[in-house]
Amino acid sequence: MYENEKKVSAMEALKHVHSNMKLGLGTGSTTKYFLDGLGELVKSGKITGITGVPTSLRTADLAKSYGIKIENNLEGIEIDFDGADEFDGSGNLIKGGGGALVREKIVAYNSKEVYIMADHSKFSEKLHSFPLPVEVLPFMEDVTKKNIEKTGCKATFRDGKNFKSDNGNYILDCRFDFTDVALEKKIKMIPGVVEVGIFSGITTKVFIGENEKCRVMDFQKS
Ligand SMILES: O=C(CO)[C@H](O)[C@H](O)COP(=O)(O)O
Repeated sequence: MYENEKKVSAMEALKHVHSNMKLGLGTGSTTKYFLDGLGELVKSGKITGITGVPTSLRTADLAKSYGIKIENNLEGIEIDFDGADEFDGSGNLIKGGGGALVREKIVAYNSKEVYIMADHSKFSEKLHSFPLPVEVLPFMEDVTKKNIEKTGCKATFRDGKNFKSDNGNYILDCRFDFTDVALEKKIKMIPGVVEVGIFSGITTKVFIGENEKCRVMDFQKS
């Protein structure tokens, strides 16, 4: 859905990449348009010397297929390019729809700038529509689920525990009436929780595909 808008947003974001940059490489279908575009520029030699930190095994494979140098342990990431499942007017994000939230948050948190690419349907005045992904250890997971539900949600193991993240953990999709960003810390404190798919105070820009145009929202990284 909205594939052209995803591509429009990715191509606009791609304009910020030049040779010899250290990049965060996100996960998902929108970021794939970005990686496909970057890959063509690398293959043609128009851009050289890129090093990327992939936020998932599938992103690593895609980057490698284009000859983009990847590192799993890199400092000084200049820009992180990623998607989102939902974003609001303050640049708060819900991420993890593709199960990559742990590595995505580590990369985003350690990047000088975070550029998010999304189609217009991902915008909400208040975060509420996308179930909040929470990554939990495969140990005492049922009681961890109950502890998370005490924060006011209905939690469901993704694909009935058949889905495992690249880190070998389960993902719980948590339905709240309203996803208050304060839930990030509250849920993260629960033993067994590895990461929470709320990204708050981390976004620098959002590139929003709207039909054939791209609108850019700017946020100061706190
Ligand atoms: O957070 C993510 C993966 O964990 C993705 O960035 C998010 O799910 C958006 O994906 P898409 O661009 O396919 O809608």
